[in-house]
Amino acid sequence: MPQLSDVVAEIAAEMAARPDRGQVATYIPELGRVDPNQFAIAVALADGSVVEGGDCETFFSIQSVSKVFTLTLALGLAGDRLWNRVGREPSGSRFNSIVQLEQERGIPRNPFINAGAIAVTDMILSGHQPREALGEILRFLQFLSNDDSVFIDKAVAASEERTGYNNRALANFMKGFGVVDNPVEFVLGVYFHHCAIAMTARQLARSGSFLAHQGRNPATGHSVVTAERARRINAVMLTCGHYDGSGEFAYRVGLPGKSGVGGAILAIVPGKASVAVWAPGLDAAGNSHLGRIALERLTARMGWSIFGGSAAETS
Ligand SMILES: NC(=O)CC[C@H](N)C(=O)O
Repeated sequence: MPQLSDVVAEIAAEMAARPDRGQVATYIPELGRVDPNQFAIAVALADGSVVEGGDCETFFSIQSVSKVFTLTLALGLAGDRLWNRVGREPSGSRFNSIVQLEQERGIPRNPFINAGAIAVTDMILSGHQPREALGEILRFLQFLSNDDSVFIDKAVAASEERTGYNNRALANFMKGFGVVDNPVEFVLGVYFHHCAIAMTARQLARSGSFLAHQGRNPATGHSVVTAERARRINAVMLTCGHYDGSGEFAYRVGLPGKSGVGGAILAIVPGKASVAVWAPGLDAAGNSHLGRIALERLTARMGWSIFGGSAAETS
């Protein structure tokens, strides 16, 4: 078995040098200004240590990776009733698609496409002021990462607030079907801001650790969710975490994972590790181009695919 620290160093060196870097998202203008030549990888292990490579001190916009954590919070509030409002099947469509919503009477396919995540945010908001709901989401990430420097990048949130016509359409459409309870602008305000949470790769890897260890964060000893819930969140990440690129991600990487248009991916190696990668350039499905390749290298070298296979195979 190769040494993890060697593998991580090799991956960071390869990703820094590659010319194919994908395209940064420009539909949120503030994300369009991010330098695509950056790359970070952090692997949080069961003993609480983190193996790192690349730009691990740099804060990035976690965007849709935040949907893993809002789903976790909403399941804590609503339990399995959540699944009456949001499905758990892959959509086979782009992350911001509206096409299925009409046919399926406003019920989003899963909690990771934009429509589903907006419905989940609505559940967290119920009974609270937007500021309180947002504070709860931010504090949850500070608690999971065990680091109070996690923050909301107001410039990114404002940038999306100015240009988020598509998300407004999704939210209004669901409101028309009674799937969103709260005022649409309140729900979107919380949604845009939780997508604008900024973290480092180290913080993000630590935040996902509870999903790798049966609901318990091994670095802090905190129980976050039950083992059963962690398993189910991982299942939804595997099938839906990369939108219409989820099949390709499972095929190439073989881990539950969640991507965001800021270029981050959180991937879970059950029983072993929580991995955060960040490379701002995206592929055609809106997932990090080099982030996926880096994870593909990692699972092949370490034998970490959940589908089996030995270490150091070539892909
Ligand atoms: N895939 C993503 O990361 C999308 C999140 C982004 N905030 C949006 O709503 O469009």
